[in-house]
Amino acid sequence: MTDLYDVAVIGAGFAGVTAARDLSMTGHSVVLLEGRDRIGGRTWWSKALGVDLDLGGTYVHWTQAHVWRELKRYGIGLATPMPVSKAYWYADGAVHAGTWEQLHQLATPLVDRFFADARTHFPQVDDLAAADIGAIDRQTIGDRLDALELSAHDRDVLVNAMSILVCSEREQGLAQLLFWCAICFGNWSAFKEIAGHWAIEGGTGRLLDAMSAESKAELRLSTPVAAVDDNGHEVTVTLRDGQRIRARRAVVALPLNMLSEFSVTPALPQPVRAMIGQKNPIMPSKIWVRIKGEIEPFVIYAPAGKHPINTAHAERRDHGDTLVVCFCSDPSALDGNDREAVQQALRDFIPNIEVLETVCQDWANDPFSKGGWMHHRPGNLTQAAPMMRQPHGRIHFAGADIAPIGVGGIDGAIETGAKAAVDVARALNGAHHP
Ligand SMILES: Cc1cc2nc3c(=O)[nH]c(=O)nc-3n(C[C@H](O)[C@H](O)[C@H](O)COP(=O)(O)OP(=O)(O)OC[C@H]3O[C@@H](n4cnc5c(N)ncnc54)[C@H](O)[C@@H]3O)c2cc1C
Repeated sequence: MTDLYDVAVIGAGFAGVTAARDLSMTGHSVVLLEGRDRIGGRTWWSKALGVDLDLGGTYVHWTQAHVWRELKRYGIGLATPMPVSKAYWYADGAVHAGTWEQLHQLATPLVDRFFADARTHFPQVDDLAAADIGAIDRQTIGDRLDALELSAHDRDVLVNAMSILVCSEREQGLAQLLFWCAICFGNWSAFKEIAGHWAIEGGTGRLLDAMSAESKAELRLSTPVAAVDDNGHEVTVTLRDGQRIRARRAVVALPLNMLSEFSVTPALPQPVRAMIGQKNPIMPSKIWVRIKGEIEPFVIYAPAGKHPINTAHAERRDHGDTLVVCFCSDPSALDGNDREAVQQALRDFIPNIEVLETVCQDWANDPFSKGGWMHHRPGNLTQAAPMMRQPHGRIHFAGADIAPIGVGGIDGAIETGAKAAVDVARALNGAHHP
């Protein structure tokens, strides 16, 4: 047993790094325990294909209050995206080609129908009590697609317009998609730009490094945690190697899909345990591809289950080549480290494309994430996730997976990390707040 820390923060993704920095900077003794040999979790700025790349979460936006505040705090800007002109999409058994504008025009009436009631259900997105979700909360994305009674072609076009965000339509809750759209004034195109367009200049690693440099927390890498126990007086954190750490409070900032192998005492409320047992159904891989030559910038869309690559786009140029990023909803359908296989898959859309090199991060099988960005199953966005945001005695939860407005993204991770830090600091300082 070690000395008593004020706070043990478990997991050093954006949520844990934020909580540890904020608490340590307000004079608390903080230990940050991370299972991997790096910080960043489901974001990973790494050298590959001869350049620095984001292998996980990437895109942020100036409308995302929490991440934007952090970027401005450290003087970091956004990378200018490469405009895309060409589009290839798979619909009704065939590959189609056109301009990006043509695809957009085809998809817009379908998107408008799918999201028509987004703001009706979530008139005030920061207040789920104001939400009228009775009619949609138990539905999946697949249920809504069925109800629209579209032709096979139109259904594929609509799913393509939601790109990789629809990975598993029979498991993903409809509410989260409508919620995301409602956040962006009911405008799905706006959501897509916010969620998938603007990368951090210098990568997510640059922001994380800046946050870590300011933090005074003690960081312990390669330190996986097995359990946290609140005995009514203090918290004991048990590492997988059996060591124990004592703290007055704990912040658990782990991915939902890691919590089924993580013990919490006293037991969590039943709806939260049920959500943990059900798991996040998003199981993606992300592949970066070096394409020979400066080819015309393009996007590719194919519905999950109909092609191994579900979304791809040209992201930037490098030394006369084009770097393309691909998202796959089922990593077992394509070995992203197999150059030939990736080239073959891309040639289904662009016949002469020449793949020089690839690198793949399989988040579904990553031992410290076991899944991708969060998409709640029916009911959990509005029931179990808000419940999990409440302190559980001396144990506080944080992370993008249970975030309110920023659910599923970097912004939400920072939002919940900052909130947990405020809650813990108030509790430790004995302040009473309503
Ligand atoms: C392929 C992909 C693309 C994405 N694209 C975007 C995007 O463009 N924009 C966006 O905003 N979001 C995106 N996301 C989502 C975003 O990356 C995540 O929501 C966010 O980074 C999660 O942060 P977090 O701190 O909540 O969790 P994590 O980043 O998962 O951090 C949790 C930490 O806990 C550690 N850990 C796990 N188990 C243990 C244990 N037992 N003991 C100790 N430590 C442990 C992990 O190693 C990890 O460091 C994407 C995600 C993926 C996978």
